[in-house]
Amino acid sequence: MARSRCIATVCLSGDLPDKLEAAAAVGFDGVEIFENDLLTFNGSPAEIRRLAADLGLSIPIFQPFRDFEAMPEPQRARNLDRAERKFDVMQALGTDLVLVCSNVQPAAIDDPARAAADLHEMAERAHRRGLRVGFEALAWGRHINRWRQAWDVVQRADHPALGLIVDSFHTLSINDDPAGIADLPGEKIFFVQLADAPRLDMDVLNWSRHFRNFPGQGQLDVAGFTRAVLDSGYAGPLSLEIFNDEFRAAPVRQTARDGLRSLILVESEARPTVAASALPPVSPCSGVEFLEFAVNEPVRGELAQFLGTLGFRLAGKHRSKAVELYRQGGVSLVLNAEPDSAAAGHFEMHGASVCAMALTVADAEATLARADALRCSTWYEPRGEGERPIPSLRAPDGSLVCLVENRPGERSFWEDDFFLIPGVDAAGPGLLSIDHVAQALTPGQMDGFVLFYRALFGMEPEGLWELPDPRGLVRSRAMVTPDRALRLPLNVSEARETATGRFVSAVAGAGVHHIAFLTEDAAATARQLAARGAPLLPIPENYYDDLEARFGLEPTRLDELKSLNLLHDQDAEGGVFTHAYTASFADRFFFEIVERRGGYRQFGAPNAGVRMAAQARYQARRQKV
Ligand SMILES: O=C(O)c1ccc(O)c(O)c1
Ligand SMILES: [Mg+2]
Repeated sequence: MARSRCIATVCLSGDLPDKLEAAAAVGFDGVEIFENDLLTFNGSPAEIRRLAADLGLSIPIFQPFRDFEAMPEPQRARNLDRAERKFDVMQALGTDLVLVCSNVQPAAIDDPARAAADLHEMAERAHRRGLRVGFEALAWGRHINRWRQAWDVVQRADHPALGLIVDSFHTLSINDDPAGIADLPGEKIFFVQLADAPRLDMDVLNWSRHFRNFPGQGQLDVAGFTRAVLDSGYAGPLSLEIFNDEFRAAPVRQTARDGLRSLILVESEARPTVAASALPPVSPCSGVEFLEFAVNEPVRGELAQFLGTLGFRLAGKHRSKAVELYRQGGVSLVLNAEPDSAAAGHFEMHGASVCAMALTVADAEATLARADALRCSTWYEPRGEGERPIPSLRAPDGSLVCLVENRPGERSFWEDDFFLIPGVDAAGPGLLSIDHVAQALTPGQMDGFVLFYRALFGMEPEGLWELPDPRGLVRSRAMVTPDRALRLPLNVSEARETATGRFVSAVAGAGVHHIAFLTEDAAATARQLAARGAPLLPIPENYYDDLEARFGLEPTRLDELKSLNLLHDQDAEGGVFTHAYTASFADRFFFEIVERRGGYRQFGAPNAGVRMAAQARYQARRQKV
């Protein structure tokens, strides 16, 4: 039988019934009942037991029971009475296991023998009622804060109804080594909790209470931890236990679905060769095949005109739909005005915006199988006679990620689906390919997107940038494939008036915020775009004074950058980045041209503040006229 997958109610927003319904709806097997969720629920534990049973959910554990072991009298006796009361609750809930987390009280006695004696007594009382006790070391426990110390106490207590509980966060957050867990007798591990987190330089309690996230969303080696646990022979559930301020505010089903996806992913990373946990492999992705814009007829004309100033030309018309292809170099942009299509639905909801991103993958079927295993929903657009099916996945915001296989030498899907206009690729201002596609997300969506791109396409998150917009902070994290063929910066802002905040309110949700095109020579390209009337974003003088001060650029080069509104960045290894931005289309998305020299890998984050200030000015001026 497959291993049971569980989630602690503390991970999810809403009241206790909301949490149980969401956990069941997305496919969890069981829920850890977090005591606070029960205390605030206006109904009996027996009702929760019934609700869970009706939903097909088990309740493997009730938690936490705090500050128990090694207390002086009279607290010791009082704690044992308190335990009996909680055993009553557990029996009403129909669960047989309670989590005792290590004592944080200053009054706790630093004596493992006393801790063992107390836990023995509690386990004996539990045992008489057919219940069990699991002991977990909190990373900030007063005297017991490592799994090995908790294990030492469990061994000393030596009671069949007492076992160890391990939690990846408590071990990995303090850089403790989980490897030894593999050598424990698996049946003495009573429960396993998994959580990831971004690496943050702060006290571990606040880090744990506010910033945990699902495995694969942070920077801890949760897969390595899980491997050690499974190597012990542990056969119980794997359960998510996340304390996260954003999760507490997020739509509950979305969080639950991300949680299940993370658990499936981490199991497969821990045990890639075990059939029960293996996933179809990631199919390599070699880049963006095309981007599709949802438009209506008037917007199509305006956007086509805008793209024309960037040197894009009409390169094809769809055989059966109101869909046009615009091309330059290796860049394909599709404008979809077909009524009764996914694009039309997207346009109704979001207005002019990117409704689909098509990725070139080696094996679309394998990607679909992986998506299915990771509980991603899929979509096939209705198609005409002889047209090729393009399978698609739904990203966490509901937009489509289409999967295209392009095998050299074989007929491309463009030829199948479009009347192509020959000779368009030849001339132009030099845009070669899509360098990156940046998305603006609503607050709380970052972790879900990171997990989606990691799980489906094997992309890894890069470092977090905090970018200063004149109206607030924008946080940015790029997802990249290992070979960097696909780069997707993700931006999020709590502030409504930042470039990111304005985007998500204008478009009513997440979406593609800008598209960067690669050129061999940004100056030559910018010159041609200016000549075509492309609305390049003006950059202030002060920026160039500072560039000169920082990098000591040649005066002729500096003048060239200044005259073309080009931005400059360089890295410590001598890589150079030259880029420019357009104003946005209808206050929505915008374009960037980029030139990378000498292995420059980043996205010019030091210039983002200048860009966002220029956009804010540009927008303010438009509002005045
Ligand atoms: O933050 C806490 O107090 C807490 C409680 C119970 C747990 O299992 C845990 O990992 C942390
Ligand atoms: Mg825990």
